[in-house]
Formats: sequence, structure tokens, C-alpha cells
Amino acid sequence: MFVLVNLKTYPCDPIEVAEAVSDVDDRTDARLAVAPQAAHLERVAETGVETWAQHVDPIEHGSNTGHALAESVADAGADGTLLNHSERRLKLADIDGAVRAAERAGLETVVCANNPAQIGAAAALGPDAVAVEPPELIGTGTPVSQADPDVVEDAVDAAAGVDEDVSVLCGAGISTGDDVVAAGELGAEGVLLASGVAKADDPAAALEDLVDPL
Ligand SMILES: O=C(CO)COP(=O)(O)O
Repeated sequence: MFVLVNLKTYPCDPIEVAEAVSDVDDRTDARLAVAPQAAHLERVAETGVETWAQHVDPIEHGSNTGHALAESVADAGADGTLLNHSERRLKLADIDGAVRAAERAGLETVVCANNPAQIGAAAALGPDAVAVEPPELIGTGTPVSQADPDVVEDAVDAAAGVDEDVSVLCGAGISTGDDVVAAGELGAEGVLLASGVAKADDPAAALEDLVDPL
């Protein structure tokens, strides 16, 4: 399973979380990665942990101000990028352009979507993976795998119906190892989570619990 920890703009110490992820990564078969804010990418990548951006823009080098250029994100040490997160929605044409920009820069891509229909559309753009995250469950601590298992299974079917090579993650409310196992049983190949680690009093212990049954 792939466990991708999105730090959003939570007031956690990104280096402390990155070091905890790196430490736990040495002791699990699961694949772990952290997605810090753009300003923290370089320092997080320097810890050696697999590092993801939260967003890149559908642009090239040139006259763009206040944007995230995929090449610069890769230069900062990122291995991949989230796109179209529920808190950073893009128009369809811009998701397509951002996937192409990320590919150009050698970044792996996960395109997020609200529901199975959007997952099918996202998969058609040819990212490496898609992530279904019902917005109403984000940050609630109620895991999507329990509250809405159908949405995960339907997302897996929707992606497979478009492109068997696009893997599916799920997210929203995931905070325990049991939640990760349940996601896997529904067909997801990974989870995308945030508050369960970024807002935990002890992020290292929260991570240990997440990967314990894997
Ligand atoms: O938005 C999410 C991950 O990108 C999910 O957030 P929570 O894990 O806090 O529900």
C-alpha cells in the first residue's frame, strides 16, 4: 500500500513529520511519502523521504507570476505531485495541462476527485494514479472506507473501465491501520491522508499505527 501524507498548511513541523515518515519507512513494506507546502519541499526532500508537491500549474518556463512550475518543484526534490485536490480544484483543461507539465518534469502524478464519475474523467487524462476523496468526509476523522465503501469500490471500477494502468488511492478521514487495511480490501492501492498525522500530538506514533497491520 502507498501511504501519502498531505501536510496541507497545518501548523506542524514538516521536518519532524518527514523524519518520522522516513524512520517508519525503513521498517515497513508499505510505500510512504509526504506532501509538504511548496516552501518546505527542499528541506523535506533533504531528509531522504519520498517527497510530493501539493500542486503544480499547467505552465512552462516564462512570464508566469505566483505559479508552481513543475521543473522547479522537481529541482526542489519532489518525486511527484498531487493535482486537483479538493482544496485546490482545477478546470479540466488545467488538470490535463498540469499532468503534462508534471510528466515533462519527471514527476509522478495523483489526480484527486470527489466521486467515481470524476475519477473516470481523471483517469482518462493518463495520470499515474487517481485519488477519490469525498469532500464532506475530509478532516472529519470518519474514514471513507467505513462511511462510504461504495464510493471506493465504484472509483476502482471507474478507473479500471478507462485505464487499467491507473492505480486508485482513497482518502478522507483515514487515521488508523484498520482504515488503511479496509481501503485495500475495497481495491484501493493506497491512501491519501492529512489530519490523522499532521494534527496528531505524536506524528511518529500515528504513523506507526497506520502501517502496523500492513
Ligand atoms: O484531504 C485529505 C488528504 O489529501 C484528507 O484529509 P484528512 O485525512 O484530514 O481527512
